[in-house]
Amino acid sequence: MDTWSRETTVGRLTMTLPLVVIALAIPFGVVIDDLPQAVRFAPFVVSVGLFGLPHGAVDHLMPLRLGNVPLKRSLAVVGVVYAILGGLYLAVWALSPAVALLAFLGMTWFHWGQGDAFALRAFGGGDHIRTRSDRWASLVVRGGLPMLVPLLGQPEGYQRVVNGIIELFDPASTTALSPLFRVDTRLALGIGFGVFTLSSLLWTARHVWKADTSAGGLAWDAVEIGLLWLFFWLVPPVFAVGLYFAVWHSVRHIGRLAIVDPAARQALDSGEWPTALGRFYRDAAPLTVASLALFAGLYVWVPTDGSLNALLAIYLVGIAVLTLPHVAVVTWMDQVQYEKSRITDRQ
Ligand SMILES: CC1=C(/C=C/C(C)=C/C=C/C(C)=C/C=O)C(C)(C)CCC1
Ligand SMILES: [Fe+2]
Repeated sequence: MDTWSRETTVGRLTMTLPLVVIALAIPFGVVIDDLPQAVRFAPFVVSVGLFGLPHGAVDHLMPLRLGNVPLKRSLAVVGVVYAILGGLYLAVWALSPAVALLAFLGMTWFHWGQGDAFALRAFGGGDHIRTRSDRWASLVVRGGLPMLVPLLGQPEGYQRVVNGIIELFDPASTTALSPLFRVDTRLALGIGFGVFTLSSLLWTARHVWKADTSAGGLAWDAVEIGLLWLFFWLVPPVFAVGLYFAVWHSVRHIGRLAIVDPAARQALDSGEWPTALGRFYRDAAPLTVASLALFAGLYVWVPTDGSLNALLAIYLVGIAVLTLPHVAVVTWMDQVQYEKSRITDRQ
């Protein structure tokens, strides 16, 4: 696997930048409840063009760049995967929104976890994450931070978003998920996840104790985890999850895309990050626009009251439908890229 240290341009852009933004947002986020709703929704609005939505809009080029598949086949294969998985999932939303919502939370947990576990390894000096079990432990912790911690610290805001999405399709179904927000459920989940977070750090720390690796990557991992716990606990969920999506998950995935684009990699290695970003946007523009057309279609199909809450709910359903096939593509990327890294691990 190609790796970059945190001192390189790629390392700074993918690891340090998200960390600094999230750290600075904690004090701001704590007082944001008193600010207008538009401010709390701003990160999600920004994510339409800045990193968020575009980060998945280059999936159609992955078989070409990572598997040496010809362009036409690459487009066709990814197009079919998107049409089948996205179409089926859209049907689940219409038939049983509570099930679809739970699946969305679980899928995002997995996907944001897999993204961060990869970034730690490739850009974060995380050579304490080397075996399959290390990777799974890291995935569960990293995905649980944005999906579970807001539920523990800010259940009302969380429930408002969840209900808003379900109500688009069937207002009566919201009660199906109410046990999730009970205090005893949250307490059990919180204790479980707290214990898991600490155990996973201890588990991966064994590589450092055995002196297989330096402590730098582990320390960085632990600092990020601590900061994200604080961030998601304290900051209102719509703002927190939106900001994380735009400047953390998506930025790290875009860095990962540069690994498989030799021209972007070269530009980044010589510090020319605007060139690399330009290439990314050129690749991502057509399908970002197509995604917006899909969202517009959803808006026409599903009746809403036109409020900001309803628009966010539509946007999230649209993202959900696109995320299932996106996860399929990224899981395939994991397989190919980790397979390559196993060869280097043995050396
Ligand atoms: C906004 C929001 C939520 C869900 C957001 C999700 C699930 C976003 C998924 C985005 C994806 C998968 C992007 C692609 O990578 C919660 C947690 C229900 C609670 C409160 C606010
Ligand atoms: Fe993603």
